[in-house]
Amino acid sequence: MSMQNSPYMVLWRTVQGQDVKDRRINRETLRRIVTFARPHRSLLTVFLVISVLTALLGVVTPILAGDVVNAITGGDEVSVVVWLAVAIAAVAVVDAALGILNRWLSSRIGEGLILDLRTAVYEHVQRMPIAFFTRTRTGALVSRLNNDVIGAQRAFSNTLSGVVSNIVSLLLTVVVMVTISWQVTALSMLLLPIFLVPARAMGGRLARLQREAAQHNASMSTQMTERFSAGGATLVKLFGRPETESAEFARRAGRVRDIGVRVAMLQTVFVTALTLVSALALALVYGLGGAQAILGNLDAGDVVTLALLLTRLYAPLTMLANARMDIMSAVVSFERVFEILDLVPLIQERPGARALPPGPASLEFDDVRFAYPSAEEVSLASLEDVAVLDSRGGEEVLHGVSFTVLPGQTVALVGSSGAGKSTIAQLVARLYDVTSGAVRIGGTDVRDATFASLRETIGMVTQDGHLFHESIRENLTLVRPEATDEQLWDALTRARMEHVIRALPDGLDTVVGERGYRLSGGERQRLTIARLLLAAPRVVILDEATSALDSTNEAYVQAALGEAMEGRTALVIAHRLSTIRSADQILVVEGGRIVERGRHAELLASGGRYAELYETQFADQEV
Ligand SMILES: Nc1ncnc2c1ncn2[C@@H]1O[C@H](COP(=O)(O)OP(=O)(O)OP(=O)(O)O)[C@@H](O)[C@H]1O
Repeated sequence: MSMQNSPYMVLWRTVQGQDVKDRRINRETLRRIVTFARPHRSLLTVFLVISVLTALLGVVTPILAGDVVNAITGGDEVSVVVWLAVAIAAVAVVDAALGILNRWLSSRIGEGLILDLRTAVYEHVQRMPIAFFTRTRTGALVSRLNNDVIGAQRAFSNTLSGVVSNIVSLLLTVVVMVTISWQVTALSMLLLPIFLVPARAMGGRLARLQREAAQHNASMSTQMTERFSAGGATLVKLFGRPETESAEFARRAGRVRDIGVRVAMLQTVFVTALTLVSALALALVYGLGGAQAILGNLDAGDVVTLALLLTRLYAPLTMLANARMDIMSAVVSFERVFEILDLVPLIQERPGARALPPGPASLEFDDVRFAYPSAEEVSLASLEDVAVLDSRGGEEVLHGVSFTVLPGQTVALVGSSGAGKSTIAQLVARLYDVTSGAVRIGGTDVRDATFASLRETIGMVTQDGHLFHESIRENLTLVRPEATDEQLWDALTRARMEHVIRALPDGLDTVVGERGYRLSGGERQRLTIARLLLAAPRVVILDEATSALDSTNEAYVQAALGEAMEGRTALVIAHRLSTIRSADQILVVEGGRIVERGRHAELLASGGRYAELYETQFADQEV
């Protein structure tokens, strides 16, 4: 019995198929699956031909074995038996060779398909706008890349060859059996429904149990990742109820244990039943066929052939009975992958986009109105873990914002929380597109510029500057892969970080980020400033940290920011009086509008909104 048709494989398929019983196959999806399979078509053809050959060989051995028995009972010459034995051996050798070849082919095709799908999805996801990532659950996305891609691959390496070779094998087996004795064949097949009906019902139960176990496992790992992170553990220690949490965890783990036992038992029952039914059918063949042979209606060899063929009948029949569901579950995996590939990135490079003009760059907002895109425009319900996506478009958060930052000037944005300052900053780097109006750099609308030139021209430092869990060197060279150590140290010196990095045991090779070496808030921001200095963009957007830093750190950050703004066109979301004072222009943003603009002294003197803000936010920084 081949691997494909071992009782466990048959069981696995029965269970896999149950989830998708009621789905229908969509023609368009099939067409696209074929498109993905096309590059592998020559390998696929060889693979299918070999699958058919293997099925053919499977019928030959029982026939030869029958001939051996007939030669013995018929009193043939010894040489006949010897040649038959040689033929049986030859079939076995060829079968083994084909088996290995087929495994190689199926893994080449399967793994090739995984590669194609994975790279396609990865590349596509990278092109998605920020709005997509702010909504999507990362776990759901990663699982799409891992599990569904593998599910889709299974369609080719298992299901396709399984269906083809099982149909051929079944047809041949039945034809040969019927030719020998249709009565025995019919009777032995009568037992099949007795097995198939409960087997399908059991498949459903197994699928339900396994789904429940998967849910418990998922919630246990969510609980663990949330509670066992530094932040989560602190919260539990301070305010949590550790006993209740342990009890809940134990309840879930206990249910997983119970399901584990049930599943093991159900599986055993299934496999035993399959083995038992074919053993019973075998007894029937021996009894009925043997009686016929004694009565002279059959040869002894025919009985042997029938018995051997019978063992090849049940597994393919069970597999084919579940084939529709089998194919469906593969198609569903494909659909889930296609669902991601079909998301059109909201922000794309225009055909014919050009590089921003060289030289000093001005930044201009021209009557910009903006509303955040709705969930429906940017994401998928299945990736947000919600049933239906929010179709409401966001409310307009910028209502006609206009200003200009001349080349080399610094403009400070101030305003209360939620006024729209970060939104303005994000529009410059085209993390979002304006709803109406335009954002221009050096006179070119950012929507007409190439992504590469936007990346090159604009540098942004956010409050919580993200660092990858990699070495300091890798985090820095992200923006300039060819940078020399000398250039790295120069950037670090200007960002007032040199002495910090020099003091680290591994220097530039110290791993920082998520779980690496802990940098303080101020150090972190200076490191992201060093990254910006290395990139040397012409336009910088800075979001000053609101968090209070001690005076030394504060002075360092201030100096680093000064370096970052020096000689560049700068837009700063300012929280520090010193930045605001030295700005060429201050824009006071409230409720998505610029309500006042001017320099510090004149705005203060006019006694408007800026004067209020100064009193509440900045006056205490006055030394
Ligand atoms: N991703 C988003 N999707 C929908 N609405 C958003 C999103 N981000 C911000 N908003 C909304 O846009 C408005 C402006 O927010 P923004 O973050 O630009 O304010 P801000 O002035 O930078 O505030 P803060 O100083 O607190 O950072 C707020 O009403 C906010 O709720």
